[in-house]
Amino acid sequence: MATAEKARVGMYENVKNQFEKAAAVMGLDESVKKILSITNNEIVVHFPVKMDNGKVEVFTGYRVQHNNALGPYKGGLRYHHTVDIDAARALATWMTWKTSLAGLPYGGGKGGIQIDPKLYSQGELERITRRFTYALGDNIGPEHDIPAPDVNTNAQMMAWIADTYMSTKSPAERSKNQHVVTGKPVGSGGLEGRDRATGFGVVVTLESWAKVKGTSLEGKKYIVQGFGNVGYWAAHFMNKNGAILVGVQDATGTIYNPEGIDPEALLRYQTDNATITGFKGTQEYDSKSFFGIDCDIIIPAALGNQITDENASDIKAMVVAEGANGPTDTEGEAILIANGVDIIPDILCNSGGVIGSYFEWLQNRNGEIWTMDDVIVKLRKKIEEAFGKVITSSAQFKTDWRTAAYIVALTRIEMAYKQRGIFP
Ligand SMILES: NC(=O)C1=CN([C@@H]2O[C@H](COP(=O)(O)OP(=O)(O)OC[C@H]3O[C@@H](n4cnc5c(N)ncnc54)[C@H](O)[C@@H]3O)[C@@H](O)[C@H]2O)C=CC1
Ligand SMILES: O=C(O)CCC(=O)C(=O)O
Repeated sequence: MATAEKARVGMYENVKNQFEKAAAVMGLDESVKKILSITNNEIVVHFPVKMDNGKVEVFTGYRVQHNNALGPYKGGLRYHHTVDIDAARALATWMTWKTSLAGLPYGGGKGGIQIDPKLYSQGELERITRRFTYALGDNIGPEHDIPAPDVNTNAQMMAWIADTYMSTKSPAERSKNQHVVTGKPVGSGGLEGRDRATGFGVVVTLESWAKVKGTSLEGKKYIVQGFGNVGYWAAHFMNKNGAILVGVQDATGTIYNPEGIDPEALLRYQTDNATITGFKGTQEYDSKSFFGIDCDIIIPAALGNQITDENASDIKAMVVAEGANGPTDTEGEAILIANGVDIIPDILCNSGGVIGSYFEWLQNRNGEIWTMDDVIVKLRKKIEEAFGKVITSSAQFKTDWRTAAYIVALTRIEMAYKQRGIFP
């Protein structure tokens, strides 16, 4: 498992490298390039919270708003000790490209708190989340900047955010603000299927990849890094396609079974034991050699900067499907491309989450209740459309899929700036 330090260092550098490359290949307008090279707003808040022992701790929270040319800022909140301004900038910028590529009326934002949530009780996490929301104030808002879940945040926390934000509004305005956050529990404005949207989307992109390659996912061996929201649901849908999970790595360890690991049984084991290690039928595996496991497909679904020049050349898989944001750094990517390994880039591969969030936002805004079937059908359609655009762009510009995806995203933003006049 890559170190937490590796997971953070240079994430923003990677985004800039990717952006520069795409801007050069497509010939992005220089003024638009200047605008997109910086973040619009960077909000850093320090806020006190009373702990269970009666003492006060002060926390640091971030919300970076990269760009809103296409609509309100949109993106998750991460609770992790690697959260800092560099990580928030990188993740916010990726959101701008992701929402544009998916054809959504959103820009990009991201944030979180520099914290290890395992060290806090549920009551403390609730107070931390509520105080963070209060500290952000109207820097977030249903038509301005809409957070969602990310690493170590979940539907419960989104409900606390909605409740806290709505409570700051007048009684008549409260219910108009439910879509200040997405990824809420079903029953509190949440969308059926938002829980699985990202993992499902990862697998839809892999199905599309398989079609392009004239193959199928049936019988393909795969490994997953991260067995949280994205990793588990991706494994769930991979197995429905007849693929075989042979390795899993998370923050607690690395397990391997060449005969196959049942994701449903592993989830139950993890829920009961708070670890994946020791799961029946599996052996512990050297964490540093994880990506070198003999398999066809790798799904990184944890942190950034996991596939680097230290391990990329060990990879035997045909394709890396980036469930995580920024799992492959610039050097790692160059090695994969040289070795003929396909990469389904994060801004396409994991876009099912924000597309699901968009559906939830529409549901709240329009006072509708969508069904699971509505969600799954519409999600698949949007992801397949985006995948098709990336393939077309890759052929047109004779470039790799990540650069091609950036070109689709940047073209849409460039057009919006040109239509409205770059400098009004
Ligand atoms: N939740 C969502 O809807 C979306 C999430 N993503 C991205 O997917 C990735 C995973 O997010 P979630 O599943 O939501 O988070 P999560 O908190 O549910 O799961 C994170 C997983 O990563 C593992 N992990 C943490 N540190 C690790 C390390 N050093 N080595 C190996 N594994 C480690 C954890 O043990 C856990 O299994 C992140 O990069 C996130 O930004 C992207 C799009 C949407
Ligand atoms: O659902 C959302 O709004 C954003 C999810 C997210 O943080 C991401 O796509 O990286």
